[in-house]
Amino acid sequence: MPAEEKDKVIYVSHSSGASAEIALYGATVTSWKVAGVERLFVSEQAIRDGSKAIRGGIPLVFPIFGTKENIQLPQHGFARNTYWEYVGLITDNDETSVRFTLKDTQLDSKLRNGWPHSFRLTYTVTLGEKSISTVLGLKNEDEDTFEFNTLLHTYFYAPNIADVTVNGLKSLHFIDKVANGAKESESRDQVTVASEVDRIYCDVPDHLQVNFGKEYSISVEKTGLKDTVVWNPWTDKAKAMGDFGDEEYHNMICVEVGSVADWVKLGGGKSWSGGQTLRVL
Ligand SMILES: O=P(O)(O)OC[C@H]1O[C@@H](O)[C@H](O)[C@@H](O)[C@@H]1O
Repeated sequence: MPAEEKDKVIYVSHSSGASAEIALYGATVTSWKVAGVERLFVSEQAIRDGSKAIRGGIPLVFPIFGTKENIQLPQHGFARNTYWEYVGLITDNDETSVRFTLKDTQLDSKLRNGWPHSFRLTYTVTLGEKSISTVLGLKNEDEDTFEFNTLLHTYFYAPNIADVTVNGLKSLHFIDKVANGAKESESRDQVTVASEVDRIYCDVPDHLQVNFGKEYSISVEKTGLKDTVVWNPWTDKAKAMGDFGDEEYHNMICVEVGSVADWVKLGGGKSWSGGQTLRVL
């Protein structure tokens, strides 16, 4: 799996023809193509100059989800809007991957003061013929325990949102952010989107499937992560976002695996890891 760096983007290709692109800004996966078809959504209005998190692909949410009253960090933390270091190609267990790291010492002082802990994040992206896996590792380099949230904020490209269904969420409890955080339970076998959706499904089984009409499906297999957020801004929120086209909500769905409903506690000197594998079916 060759990889090359150009203008702060890592271009990865697989012998099958599959490809991926990862921006060093946020270690954001901004393209994943299988059989010549783009599977991720990136807004045409996305800002890619490093002044704002990239609107699309797979931004990394860490160490907070949303905003927190007592933590002075931007929405969704700092991982998606900081330049990561490219470590290079890593060969592990007969697989080849590209790896990125982010340490507290790479943060500017404002962000570092907002979350004053010593840590090392490692992000490993592995491209297969029909799959991509993105795995986050974290080492607490402090002596004391710290707590964090994290999320792989995957934006899938959808040929038409009207045809999209998500399987595997039935009977799960969810927090409905559109209804002021009301706690509900999912009654549908297949979740569809026909209005603004912003839900945190809690304690989700590790396997979900997103179907894009008759065209194809993508399985989402997570490890080490408890929850799944489903998000589509729909009409009004789309208009309110400066880096998102007014009509682009027709062509995306975010299905985001993470641990966000509760804090994850990590003891001093300890390591943690969580990730996902997406596979075109
Ligand atoms: O605009 P941002 O900061 O990228 O956030 C996008 C969305 O991210 C989702 O994960 C949240 O559940 C939404 O509430 C939020 O609107």
